[in-house]
Order: sequence, then structure tokens, then C-alpha cells
Amino acid sequence: MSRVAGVIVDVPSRSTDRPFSYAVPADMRAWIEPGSRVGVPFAGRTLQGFVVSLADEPPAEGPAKLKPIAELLDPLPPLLPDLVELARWISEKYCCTWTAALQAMVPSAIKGKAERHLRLADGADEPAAEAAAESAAARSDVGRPEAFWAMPGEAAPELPPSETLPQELVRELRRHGSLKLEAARQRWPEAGGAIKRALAQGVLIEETSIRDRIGVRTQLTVYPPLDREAAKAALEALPGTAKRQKELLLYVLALEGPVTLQAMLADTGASASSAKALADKGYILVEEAEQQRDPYAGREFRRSEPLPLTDAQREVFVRIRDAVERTAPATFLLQGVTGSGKTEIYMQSIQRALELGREAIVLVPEISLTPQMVERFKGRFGDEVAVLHSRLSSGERYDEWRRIRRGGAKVAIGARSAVFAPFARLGLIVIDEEHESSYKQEETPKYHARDVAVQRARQHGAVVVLGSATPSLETYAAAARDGAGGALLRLSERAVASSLPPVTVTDMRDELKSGNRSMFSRALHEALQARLERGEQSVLLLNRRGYSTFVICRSCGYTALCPHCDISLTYHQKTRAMRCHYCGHAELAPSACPSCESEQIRYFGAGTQKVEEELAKLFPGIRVIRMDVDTTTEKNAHEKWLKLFGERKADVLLGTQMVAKGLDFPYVTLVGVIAADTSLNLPDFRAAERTFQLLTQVAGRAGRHHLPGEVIIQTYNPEHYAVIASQRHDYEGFVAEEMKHRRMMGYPPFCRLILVTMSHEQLATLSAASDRFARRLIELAGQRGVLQPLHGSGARALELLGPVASPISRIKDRYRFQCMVKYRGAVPAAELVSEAIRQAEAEAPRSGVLFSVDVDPHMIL
Ligand SMILES: Nc1ncnc2c1ncn2[C@@H]1O[C@H](COP(=O)(O)OP(=O)(O)OP(=O)(O)O)[C@@H](O)[C@H]1O
Ligand SMILES: [Zn+2]
Ligand SMILES: [Zn+2]
Repeated sequence: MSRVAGVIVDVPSRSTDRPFSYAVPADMRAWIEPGSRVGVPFAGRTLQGFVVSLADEPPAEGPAKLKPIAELLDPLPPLLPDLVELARWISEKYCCTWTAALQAMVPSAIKGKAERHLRLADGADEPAAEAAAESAAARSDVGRPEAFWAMPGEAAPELPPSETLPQELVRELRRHGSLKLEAARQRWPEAGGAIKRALAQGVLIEETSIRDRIGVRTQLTVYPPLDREAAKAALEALPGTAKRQKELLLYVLALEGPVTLQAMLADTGASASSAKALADKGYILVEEAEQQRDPYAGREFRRSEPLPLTDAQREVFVRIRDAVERTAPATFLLQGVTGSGKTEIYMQSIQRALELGREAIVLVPEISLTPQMVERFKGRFGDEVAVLHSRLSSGERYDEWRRIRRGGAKVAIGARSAVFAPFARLGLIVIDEEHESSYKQEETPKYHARDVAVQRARQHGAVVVLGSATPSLETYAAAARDGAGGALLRLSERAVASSLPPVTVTDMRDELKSGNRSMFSRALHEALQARLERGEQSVLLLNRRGYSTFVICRSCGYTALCPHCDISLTYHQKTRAMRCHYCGHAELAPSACPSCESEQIRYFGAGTQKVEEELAKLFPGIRVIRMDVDTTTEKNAHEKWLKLFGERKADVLLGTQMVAKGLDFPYVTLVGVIAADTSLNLPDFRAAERTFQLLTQVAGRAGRHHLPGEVIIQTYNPEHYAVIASQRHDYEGFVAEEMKHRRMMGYPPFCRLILVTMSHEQLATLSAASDRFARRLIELAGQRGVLQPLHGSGARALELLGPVASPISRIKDRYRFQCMVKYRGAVPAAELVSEAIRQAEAEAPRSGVLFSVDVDPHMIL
């Protein structure tokens, strides 16, 4: 057993970002694995860290005597060895510290210091457990202590004889209810392996004491009678007058598993004292039990069966299924038009992976925005689905995560970070709407879930399916490159509806010329009217990207800026406050212009509210559901609104980007886009791509089932190729045009980008540091022979733009400079950037300049 552990200590600094060696105390040896979380002495403190490697001997060049690990934080390592490896890959690819990558993989609940206890799982047949442990001790050839391991409704897992729990331990647990993990570890150092397995199988339970940020929740729980015969006999022996007790006994005899005491009392109308009477007689067991916080408790999901696939679906499905069966890494891009039945293919592929004993991850953008997806997966796979998203409480997320870690769930569905779901045998990772920018994390580690998924799949021999009607150009180019288009799967027809809806583009300049000052064109007005008359539904999108709610003076043009950051303040209607998105600075909105004292100061609000008012004016009595930041702050608000809309309790669903994705409602036959252009003119090389994607997505909500649909796009730029291509449902046409622009301008996918941002309070210090970095990088690139213009003929090229002031030149009183690295071909750019930073920092230690690296950046502002 290993005596030395390499530990990544939780210090977010480049200079300490390497494993430090610690001695593993003898009583921890059976417990520690790569992925274990430990407390270690570091620079005079005890810090949390992750074990990343184990060895028998200390490294030759290290100190003669290693400090020992002080504490083992969890009996079951929160991370698996492959995740530890993945974290290292992330740190290299995205130029971040290993510890930042590790931290991104665990739920926030266990990012603290914890005190752990062990306890026998409830429902384990306890006297039998002891007997099993005893006989195991007496005769070491006892193979399977069946009764002990049997959990309600589960087959008894097989354990080798050497792995049975020490009988002493079982007895102690029975006697005291629980034991401190630390104590158990010291007393039975050799039983580490057995306990770990018992934990993994749910036979033993680890409990977290209050020192964790989020504890485990317990509740009084009733277990069905252990001895049914005795309970039945008691039932018959009860005098006719004991009606209540009789009912209660009948109820518990009918139980198939534990229920909460509260639920039992509610169901039977019995009092707590009659329950106690039964417990005292030993017919039922009432105990505090760990309660899973199930965010979807009490919710019914309509069971669904696999649909017979259309021919086109079947062709795609077979390709994916075969790859899953091969258990070799593979990546597919599934480009399927909106409503082509991609989700059904995902579900049947997942089912195949589960049949093969493997697990699956489904990533969806901003899951709180796509409750219909969760519903569909819960409907198909029931409790095997764990849901991970940001709208859950951290306790709920922690419980769902532990369910995955212990094998209680086989499918994880969630936003970006669900790519780290701690499965041991991944078979499939699905990324739905793969083009969505929410898959890119904007804080360190600035990873992209798509690239991480591909890497994880490599580790597991798993298959990645990237699905979208409008794949990102990067993915599309990669798939087209890959082996004669083998990775590209297509669905060009809808599954149910006969065709994609016709799209009309209306030129709002013409409307104005002909005297229409309303925000609705005549065509959209008429179309809405027709839907109202026919009792059909409409979706209206107000494209708000790059359009913020700021304060402007109409007389002098004054806008309210943050005093600490070079950016305008955002107006919040509810509180009448102006807030800075970067530093949180807030002030009350003025009623007169602070600059010219004019009262012509205006707030440009969300806009959706204005549309709603106008709708009410034009169509008296119209029922509108408005979905925007103001109406969806409450937990589950999205779900509530969409449910109402699904029940046809509203005529119009009006909203921002959040109404564009994933919705599947049969009575929606009209989609209107109020203004297509707001996102076209942003200083972002992806502006056209994002506009095309948004228009195509929202258009795809119309006429998905048997009723034919129609789409009306209002714009001031009817001749823009993004608008024209979305009118024609022409993904290829758009790609061809956009690729020309990208090539000309030298942007991805023709090259790759790394954005390096530096910040400091003093301009002079910052300027010197950024020059140092640039000089170093150019030097390093020159040494490697890759410093060449991007448009040159070399197979490998790297260009450096900058340093220049960042577009947002100051945040939180720190000035910001940036360098943009563009490269193509096999250039180890991330490595060069990391090295240049290291050298620049070494040249001027403690300068206080912060470097931040964004590889494949999405926000270049
Ligand atoms: N084989 C099938 N038979 C019958 N109905 C199907 C079949 N496949 C899919 N559908 C139905 O067609 C509709 C559209 O399918 P789905 O939502 O999976 O499409 P999608 O490609 O994921 O769309 P989007 O990208 O627009 O979200 C759904 O209501 C779905 O239940
Ligand atoms: Zn003014
Ligand atoms: Zn600010």
C-alpha cells in the first residue's frame, strides 16, 4: 500500500500549482486513492487538497522526511481517478491551475472542511448483519452475507470474503448509531477497502456533520415490519375496539419500503402516539434517516415508451448505437432541423448504453430554461435520472450528485458542469444545442463543456453526440474534416410535421414609410389576429442580445457609468436602482440629469413590457405570458409559465432569448420576431452566427406537429445574409457565406484564439508587464519557429495582436490590457502562453499584475 501521496493543495496560484508530497499515515493507507480529499499542513496552516498520485517511495529530490497528511475528509473519494486526470488536462488546455479545475468538479457543498460519520444503512437486516459478520469472522470462507447486503428492492451485491466488514465495527455501529469516520479508520485500519465498497453500495452511509457547508438532511422514517408474521399475528390478536391500531398495522404491512412518519400519519389519519405504540411493540421501526433532497419530489412525470423511429431517425440511431456498442471513443455531430426528433434519438441511444451497463450524461443549455427536456427524460428513465442545475439549492445539488457517485442514478442531465458527473463507466455524452454559448464557462477555469466532453469520452471509450439544428462553425468544420464526413449525421426532415414553416421577412423601414409607427408590421398584426380567431398560439421573440437597460439623457446624451469600471450601469425596474454588472456598485436612478439637469432622462427598459402593453392595446382581452429576467427570478418560474402555456391558458408567449429554445407545443402555429437586428451589429465576430442561430431556433417552434406553422421576422436589414439564410432554412448557405468572412478576417475556425488579459491599479505597471509578456511570447514562438503571419503559407503560424487597452478598459478600479494570440496548425499555443506568463512574472515578482487567460474565448469584449 502506498506510503506517499502527491497532493494538489487548494491555493489558487500558479507558483504552487504542482503536487506536493506527503506521507500517508499507516491508518489511512487503505483509504486513500487518487481523488481523495484531504487536509494537509501547508505553510503553517491546514489546507484542503486532492490526492492526485500515489507512490511507494518519496521522490528522490524531495526532503528526507515528509509531513504526514493530517486528515482524510471523505471516506468515499469525491473524485474518481479519471476526473483527476481530466483536471490536469483542463489545466494544460485552458492555462489554469490544476486546483481550479479540480474545484470546478465538486459540488459547492463539499468545498469546506468536514467532519464525517459512518452509519449502517437503514433497512439493512440488522440482527442478520451481525450474524453475518460473526460467521464471517468464524469461517473465513463465508462468501455472501446475503441478508446483510440485501437492500430493499435490490439484489444482494457479491462481496469477496476478504471484504466483509469487521464484526466489531458492525456491532459498534448498531450500539452507537454512528461512529466518527476518523475513529473507525484508526481502529480498523485494514478495513478501508471493505468500508469503501459498503459505502459505494449504500450499505454503509456516511454522514456529514455541521462543519460542512451543507449537511445531509434527516427525517423520522417508518420502516415496514421486519417480522411480517409477528405483525400479522398481532393484527389478528388486536381487540375489535383498537380500530386505529388495526388500520395502521394494515397500512405498514402493505408498505414496500420506508415512508416518512409524516407521510404515514397523513395517509392514515393516525396520531403520533398510536405510531409510537406500534414501534414500542416492535412491529415497526421509526428512526431518523437520511433524506434525499429530491428537487422533483411529488412530481408526476408521464411515462413514455420509445417511439417507432422514422427511417431517417433510424439511420442516425443505428450509427450512434453501433458506436456505443463498440465502446471506443467517437464523436458525432447530429445536424437535424428543428423538430426532426433528435431528442428521441438521444433517448434511445442512452437506453442502449444503459442496457450495456454504462451511464450517460445529457448536457442542455441553462437547464432551468428547458424544463421540457427534463420532463421528457424523467418520463423515459424515471428515477435513474439525476438533475443538476443552478436553480437547485446547493443541498439538492449535493444530494443529486451523491446519488450519481453511489450509483443510484445512471443518467445525469444538467447544464455545463454536469459534464463532470462522477460516473465510473460512461457510455454516452449528449450535448443538445451544442452551439449554445452557455457551454463555455466565463470564469476560471474557462473551459468549454464540448471539448471537455470529448476528452472525457476518450478516457471512457464513450461516444459524444453533439446535436443542433445550427451547429457552431467550429464544430461543423471539425466534423466535415473528420474522415470523409463520417462524423456528420443529418436529419433534414421533421419527424411529425410535413415541413418546416414558411418564413416571411418584413422590412420595418417600409412599414414606417407607409405610416405604420407600431412595433408590429401589418403582416404580423394580421397573423396574430388570425391565431386569436382560430384559438391557436403564438410565440413572440424580442431579441435583446447586446441591448441593455441603461439610462440616457435625451438632452445631452449623458449615460450613467460605473465609477469603478468603464461600463454603463444597468437599470433595474423593480428596485429603481442602477447596478454595475461587473463590481456590483449600485445607486438610485436620478430623476434629473446629473450633467445638464434636464428632466429628459430616460430608462430604456427590458422592452418586453412595452410589447406587452402594445399587445393589450391592439388586441383587447389577449392573454399574454411574458418571460424575461423580471418574471423569471422566482424558483421554477420558467416551468410554471411554460406549463400554463402548454395548457393553452395563454394566447401569446412573449419573451427574450429564453422562449427560443427547445419548446415543443403543438398549438403554436405562429412565431414572430419583433426585431431581428439587435444582435447583428455587435463588435463580435460571432454576431452573424448568433443571429442566424437564434432566428432559426425560434422559427423552429412553429408548426411542429399537425397544424401548419408560419414565421414572421421583422428587421431593418432584410438583405443581410444571416436573415436571408434563416428565411430559407438554409444552414449550408449561411455557413458558406460566413466561412468566407471568417477566412478573410482571420477568425475561427480558420485559426484559434487565446485572449490574455492583464490588470493592475496602475497604468504604468500594467503597461510594463504587458510589454514583458508580449516580448516573452514572441521570443518563445520565434524559438519554436511558429512566429509567422496567419495568411502566410506555413503549416503552422502564430500572430500576436496587442498589447492594447481592453474594450472594457477598467473593472473594479483595475486597468485592463489585452493581447490576442491567433494561431493555426499544430502550435502548442497554450503552453507558450503559460510559459510566457511564468517568465514575465519571474522577471518582476510581486508586481501585483493579474494575468487571466481565455482559450477559445467567446466573449471578446
Ligand atoms: N419517431 C417519431 N414518431 C412520432 N413522433 C416523433 C418521433 N420522433 C420525434 N417525434 C416527435 O416530434 C416532435 C419533435 O421532436 P424533438 O423535439 O425531439 O425534435 P428536436 O430535433 O429535438 O427539435 P429541436 O431541435 O427543435 O428542439 C416531438 O413532439 C417528438 O415527440
Ligand atoms: Zn443631460
Ligand atoms: Zn463597476
